[in-house]
Amino acid sequence: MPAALCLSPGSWETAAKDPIPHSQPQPGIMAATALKPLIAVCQLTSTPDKEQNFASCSRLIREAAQRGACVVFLPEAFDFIGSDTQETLSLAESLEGAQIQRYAGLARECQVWLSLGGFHERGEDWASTRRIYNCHLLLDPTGHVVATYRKTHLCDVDLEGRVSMKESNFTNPGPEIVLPVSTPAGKIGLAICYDLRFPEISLALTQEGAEILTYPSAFTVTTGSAHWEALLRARAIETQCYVVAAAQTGKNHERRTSYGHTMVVDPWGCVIAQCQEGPGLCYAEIDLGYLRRIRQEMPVCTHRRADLYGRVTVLKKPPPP
Ligand SMILES: O=C(O)CNC(=O)[C@H](CS)NC(=O)CCC(=O)C(=O)O
Repeated sequence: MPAALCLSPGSWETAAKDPIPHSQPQPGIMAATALKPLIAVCQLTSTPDKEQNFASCSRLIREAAQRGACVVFLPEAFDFIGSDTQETLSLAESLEGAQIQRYAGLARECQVWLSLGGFHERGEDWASTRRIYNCHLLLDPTGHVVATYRKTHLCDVDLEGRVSMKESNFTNPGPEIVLPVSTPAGKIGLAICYDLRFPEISLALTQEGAEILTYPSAFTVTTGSAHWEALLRARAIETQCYVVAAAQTGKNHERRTSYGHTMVVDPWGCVIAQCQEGPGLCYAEIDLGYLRRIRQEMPVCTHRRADLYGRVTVLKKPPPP
């Protein structure tokens, strides 16, 4: 069950009692009964065991689809969390590999959109770099990959005696921000985990039309307990977007524990759904009418002083020569 931690007028209702037949959209009926699209956000404890992780993910995706969710969000490293760099590199696959094929099959079978937030991808430069990309994929209900965003801010952090991460040791930084994608729940902007600390990317995506920002994550317990909720709520308040953050939770291997607290924040900054500890799901309804009302009543985006500090936008890189 979703936990409604804070009520915001008109935005929250307990998840749909009757599943929405989203596989056959019926706009007339949707409008008449004012059903809002339902999303499902998954919390996982990925381990180095890819088969087991896939079994956990597919169970949650099927459950979400049965409940009527139209988009299902998985956290960073939904495919696996390796116990060391060597293992991570050896378990990584290309987007053409068996893993993504299986998820495409699931999207088709369940007729849902899938946000696969943080796939360990062997990119086209694998042979020369021997480094992977941290790739967030969006699949439509035909199993087609409609967007790929490769994590642009890599987590190289060393908090003495507590946290030591050097993602750039085994990961290439992504080359670009990706334009938001229209889905039945709204326009989704893609980011990953540590990107959450950089408001520029959330502003750039919002300026390009995003209504839902996604931060699939695997936060550490130390940084998560200090920063996670504050950062997610700040991004939602600043951008007046829904913020969806699927997370890793619990013990991933001997030396790794993740913070959890998968949550959905509405554009007013209220936490409208959150997972408890352990693997599971939470659900939220997306109310774009509510989002528009907030943006109309408090039009922060028209109050920007670009003349004082410039404007962030999604820069389109020229194709390589
Ligand atoms: O490498 C994998 O397999 C999965 N990826 C991760 O765990 C990533 C990179 S090491 N973790 C983070 O970005 C944590 C960020 C964080 O905790 C913070 O910003 O405070």
